[in-house]
Amino acid sequence: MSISIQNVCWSAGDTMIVDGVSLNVAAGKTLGLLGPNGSGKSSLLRLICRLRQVKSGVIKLGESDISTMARPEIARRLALVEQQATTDAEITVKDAVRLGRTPHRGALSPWDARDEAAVNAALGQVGMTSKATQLWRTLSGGERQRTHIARALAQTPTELLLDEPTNHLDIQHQLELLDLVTRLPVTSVIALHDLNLAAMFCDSLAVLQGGRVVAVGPPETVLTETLVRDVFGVRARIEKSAVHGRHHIQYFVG
Ligand SMILES: Nc1ncnc2c1ncn2[C@@H]1O[C@H](COP(=O)(O)OP(=O)(O)OP(=O)(O)O)[C@@H](O)[C@H]1O
Repeated sequence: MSISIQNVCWSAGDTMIVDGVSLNVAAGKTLGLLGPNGSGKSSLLRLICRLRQVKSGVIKLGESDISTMARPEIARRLALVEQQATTDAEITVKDAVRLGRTPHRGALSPWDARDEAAVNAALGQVGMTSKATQLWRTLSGGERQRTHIARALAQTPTELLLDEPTNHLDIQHQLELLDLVTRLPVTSVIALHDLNLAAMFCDSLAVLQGGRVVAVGPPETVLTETLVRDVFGVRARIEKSAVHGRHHIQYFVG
């Protein structure tokens, strides 16, 4: 289903954090959300899944306004992986991934073959099958990240929101994860800091600055040397990569 964000505002006290944002993500496509620290990316992701309430504006999943949707319905279809998700519970990797099935199960319904298949598939998709019985608290940072993503995939969402999903991952797992997510038949919004990964994998990009969208469109039109200088304060040279054909950004220091 598509995600439509129409003139959305959210403030904390008197401070406007998300300021009149309008964005559309077509069904099955991946939008990369870029912007400096504090530009409002995480806040916007939390608004999309109604962990926060918009002050004004409308967010729709397909034709449904999320402010009118029942929470269980949102939980069944939309998965969010936040930046610093953590737990102190003594649970195994597989138990953590099983939590992704919670929205699909009634209080008394037994664990069934569909639940088991979704959990096993998700563990396989992030390369965590061999760690399924390991305690979550003993995992490395990257393994924890992949487990959280597996939990979201086990939820079999139609919309997937990922906040900096690659920040603990080695380069192989960064590439595998983004390749996986962008091939899934889901509509995704991914907050990313790595402009090269955003250019390589996203169908479109939106750049936030001070809570406002300052650029939106295909990566090759959004990522310009002027934008990188004006928004991120860094001089860059941007060329079409001879390797993958997407934009490649190289940075100047000083
Ligand atoms: N509940 C809150 N109360 C006050 N300020 C808040 C609140 N939530 C977010 N902010 C502020 O809003 C701004 C945007 O935060 P947000 O986490 O959305 O940014 P971000 O773009 O995801 O940043 P980063 O790249 O560092 O993760 C920040 O300046 C943050 O301090």
